[in-house]
Amino acid sequence: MNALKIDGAADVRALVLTGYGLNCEAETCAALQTVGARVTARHVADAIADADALAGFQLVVFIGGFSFGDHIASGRVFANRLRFKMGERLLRHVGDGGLVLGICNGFQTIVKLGLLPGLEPGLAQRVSLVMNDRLGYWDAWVRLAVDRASPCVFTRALPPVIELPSRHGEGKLVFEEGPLRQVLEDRHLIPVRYADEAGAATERWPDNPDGSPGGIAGLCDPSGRVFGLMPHPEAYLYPENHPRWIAQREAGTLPEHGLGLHLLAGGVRAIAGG
Ligand SMILES: NC(=O)CC[C@H](N)C(=O)O
Repeated sequence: MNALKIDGAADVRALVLTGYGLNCEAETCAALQTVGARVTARHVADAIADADALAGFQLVVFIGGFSFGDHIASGRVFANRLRFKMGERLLRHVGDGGLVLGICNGFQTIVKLGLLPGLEPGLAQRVSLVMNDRLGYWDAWVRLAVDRASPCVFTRALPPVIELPSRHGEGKLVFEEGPLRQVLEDRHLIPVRYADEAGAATERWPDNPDGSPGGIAGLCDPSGRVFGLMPHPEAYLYPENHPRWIAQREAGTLPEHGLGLHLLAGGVRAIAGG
């Protein structure tokens, strides 16, 4: 893991919120620890009850899973709970220069909380993630085109195209009426898009698993420090996680680390100042 050694990572403290049906804490903690960060996993209920829960953390991660079940809408109950119990603290965290990463259910949650796209002060829900065009939970690897011009600190060192595992039932981004989409495009707040074999953004299934317009697979805020995405970087930490790793090895293209690890490393590096 030497190539991903980040100077100063030992001073980076990350908080991973767990519980209530979330289920990706082991991989997410392992990823952050692998790149040298100090990680605390904490049950959401404990964090909400503790007024100082975010103090001292530079990165807060909302992980994947099924928070409170998906019966109403993925992430809706969790987002409401956060809005009333931790909203101000999260805004302060971001305002003070902290990072927030939302992965899949975490992305759904921070969008519904109104932390993303973060175009105005305060919490304001401007977009949502709704059921996939082809209804049902879909589990497959996807290809992502990375916008290297995005301010997103997590994706800025990634290659132009990466592949990640994706597994969700509600990943189609929808907008409120108005010029919002253009603002997101113009300000490069769409760091990752589902892409076809040529690496071009696509709305076509199965390269785009949910029908998200423009292939939008993730969003960041204008600071680039708040980022959410539907695919799962924490599930591609090792080269052998990739479904075609043997073919990649034979072709000499097997990466040294899983590309998801690089994405999480981007956040840690941004905090460490590297
Ligand atoms: N993998 C996940 O985090 C799933 C998110 C959510 N439960 C969905 O199915 O859309």
